Amino acid sequence: MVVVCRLGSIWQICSSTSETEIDSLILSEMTEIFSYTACRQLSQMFLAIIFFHSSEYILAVASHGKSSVTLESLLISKNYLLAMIFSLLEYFVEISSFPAMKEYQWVSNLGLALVVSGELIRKMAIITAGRAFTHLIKICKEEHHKLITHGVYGFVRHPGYAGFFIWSVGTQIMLCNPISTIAFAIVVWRFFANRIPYEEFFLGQFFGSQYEEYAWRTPSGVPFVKWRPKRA
Ligand SMILES: C[S@@+](CC[C@H](N)C(=O)[O-])C[C@H]1O[C@@H](n2cnc3c(N)ncnc32)[C@H](O)[C@@H]1O
Repeated sequence: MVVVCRLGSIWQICSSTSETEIDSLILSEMTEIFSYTACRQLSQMFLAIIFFHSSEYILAVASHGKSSVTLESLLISKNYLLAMIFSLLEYFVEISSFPAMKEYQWVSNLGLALVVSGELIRKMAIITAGRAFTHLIKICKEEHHKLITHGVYGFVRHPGYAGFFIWSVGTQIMLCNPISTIAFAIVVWRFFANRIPYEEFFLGQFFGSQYEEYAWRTPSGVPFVKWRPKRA
């Protein structure tokens, strides 16, 4: 729509302007359209990141109290920072060398839809699990720790991880970053594929057959992670 309007206005000016002026006019208009895309995609990315991390922290404080929450609940690790820096580098290299790659609005909008859905799924998981949702995996059972099987946990065992997986890959699709989309999908998937058996080992210890039954009737929620605790 923006392109059509701008080309329309160039067309009107064309009748009263010389060829060189028209060339530079088109060039500057194209530059403006190009930076509109960059501004939109980058501002969506920064908003998504700021919202994700600040809401993780706020919900952790709401569930566990300020005294038991550290800045680690912002979930900003060194590897995560490196991955985000790599994705921004990819974005800048591609937008300056192949700007047309970033103009697939439907791809970018699909990414945005994934970012919003992933965020909603993860936050529903955090709110549903309440105190049971801890950023560090519990290896000792606490008295208040109850097995959560209702709400989003009735559909999948790991809605928090599924939500983060969708959110993180969504951020890269939103930026139309092909390399980072694949890299994020592989790295985040591997992270959860290793973490889930570890977490479920302890859940099996805490809740015994109650957990095993739950695990056998409920999928993991992370694609292709089929691991389940052994049935007794
Ligand atoms: C970062 S949270 C992730 C929870 C879950 N894996 C998810 O993706 O929504 C990790 C903590 O949640 C606890 N947890 C995971 N699933 C649970 C459940 N169904 N009921 C109660 N606690 C659970 C684990 O004991 C662990 O300490």
